[in-house]
Amino acid sequence: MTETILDKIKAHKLTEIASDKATMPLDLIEGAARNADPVRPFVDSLRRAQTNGYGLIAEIKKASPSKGLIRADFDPAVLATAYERGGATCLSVLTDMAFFKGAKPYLSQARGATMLPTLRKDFMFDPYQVVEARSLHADAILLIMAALDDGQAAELEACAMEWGMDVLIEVHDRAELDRALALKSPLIGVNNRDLNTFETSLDVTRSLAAHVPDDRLLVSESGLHSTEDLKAMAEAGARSFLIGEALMREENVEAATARILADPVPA
Ligand SMILES: O=P(O)(O)OC[C@@H](O)[C@@H](O)c1c[nH]c2ccccc12
Repeated sequence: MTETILDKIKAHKLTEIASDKATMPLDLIEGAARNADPVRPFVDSLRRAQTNGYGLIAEIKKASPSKGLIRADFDPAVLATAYERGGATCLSVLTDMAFFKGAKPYLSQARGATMLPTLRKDFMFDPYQVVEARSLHADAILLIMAALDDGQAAELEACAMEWGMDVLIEVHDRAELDRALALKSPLIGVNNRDLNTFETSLDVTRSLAAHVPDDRLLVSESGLHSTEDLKAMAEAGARSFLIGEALMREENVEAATARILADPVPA
């Protein structure tokens, strides 16, 4: 089988984790995590936002493997403040350097400039990265079912929960959704983008939303560009959204954020 981008990212991540562990041992990371800012409520904030509008996880993303450079003028603290003023509920910050031109310090910079609960957006394979997320003051982590087996996902989730963080479980098809529903986290992200082919279609949310039980919180992720897109996804059953590119390409991020959130479909 040919190597997909997800295979490439995973191979690179594993070498990165090994070298991080060698330079910064786990006990040091744990010490920093114990001294981190108290956790902010990620899932509860989305739930509250959804009761009279949309929940928005606004993403700080400089580049991606499919789009290349998305935003040149890039200051995580400035962008985070614009998102907060525009009405975002939570932040997502890419910390992966090799494929997304992110960086670990971007997370604490963005979160520190706002009051918003913040997700570490990265490819998580090792509990070390989960503790590291908390040491950077993350309030939530992402787990990508396409990249993990059930045992790994459960272990990483347990570690996040032990540190008080919420977990966004990302799925792209029915089989991944069923595996995600066997985990504990109530937060399910349906990625409209296939991480292997980069093909993006809002039909992914349309077809999976009905299979997400009412006691879970559904987030539609990727490829959302307008308030009409959010409306269409709300009609399919998603009231929370993860948006990066469409907002990152705007000169006035605050105004664009407010605009996309205007006119929510009543819950
Ligand atoms: O920029 P977009 O199309 O609005 O997508 C945001 C977010 O959903 C996307 O960045 C993403 C979703 N899952 C991921 C996993 C890894 C890296 C990135 C992602």
